[in-house]
Amino acid sequence: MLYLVRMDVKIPHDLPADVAAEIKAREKAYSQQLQHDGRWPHIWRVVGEYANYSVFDVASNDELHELLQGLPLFPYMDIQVTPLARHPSAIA
Ligand SMILES: O=C(O)C[C@H]1C=CC(=O)O1
Repeated sequence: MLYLVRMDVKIPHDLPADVAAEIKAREKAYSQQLQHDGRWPHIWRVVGEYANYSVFDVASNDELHELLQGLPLFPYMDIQVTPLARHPSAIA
């Protein structure tokens, strides 16, 4: 199942820079692991915003929820999820 996910990152200004850097490093490793295993096939920066649009390819709502909850930046993000269905005009 495919899901379009928008993540808006809102790190509090009073979070110490070294703590924020450590969380971002863990986030990058977590994200790249999921990209390598195929469950996070797309991640795109939203131009001019600390936000991304991503596509996840997972088996269920529950699996997606687990993955999103595991994001090190999860406490500092607003997340919107849009489930995707095949378009009848799609050729691929
Ligand atoms: O920078 C972001 O958009 C937030 C987050 C999502 C993956 C990642 O490495 O960072």
